[in-house]
Amino acid sequence: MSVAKTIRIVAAVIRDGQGRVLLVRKRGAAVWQQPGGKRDADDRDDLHTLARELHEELGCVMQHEGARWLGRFSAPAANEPGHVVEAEVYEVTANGPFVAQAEIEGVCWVVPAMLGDLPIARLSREFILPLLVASPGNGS
Ligand SMILES: Nc1nc2c([nH]c(=O)n2[C@H]2C[C@H](O)[C@@H](COP(=O)(O)OP(=O)(O)OP(=O)(O)O)O2)c(=O)[nH]1
Repeated sequence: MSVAKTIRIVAAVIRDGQGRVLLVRKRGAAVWQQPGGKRDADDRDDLHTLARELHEELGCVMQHEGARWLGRFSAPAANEPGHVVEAEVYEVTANGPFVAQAEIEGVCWVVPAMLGDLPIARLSREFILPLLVASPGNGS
């Protein structure tokens, strides 16, 4: 019997004034996902992990103030077969511009209610983005 290994990450929801949500695609990956990633040993807390990852991936500066925990969600991991990803998800604001850095191949903004057939990781498609349809952001 094989037991799925768990990858723990912290992930971000960043929305613009029209309620669109920022997704990233990692180099070599087929699917879009929330920006974020695994904790480092010297990260102080989830928001520290998130600020570090957002800066590494997008070159932006996250604001710790106003960060809102949306929940903990799990799904099969997008880029690691046989693994489950478990994410602490926070809605945050960040000062752009949002520019794909080394490990990121693409950045896009999606409307949670209109995803069409864009390839999106299951964690985002099945849990995070539906939650945002149900609770539109301040600016929308
Ligand atoms: N960051 C992130 N990872 C996700 C999401 N959905 C999802 O299945 N994953 C998967 C992709 C990978 O299989 C796994 C770890 O994510 P990661 O590769 O972003 O983590 P990381 O930057 O810290 O990792 P590393 O490559 O630097 O070791 O979680 C998501 O929305 N955001």
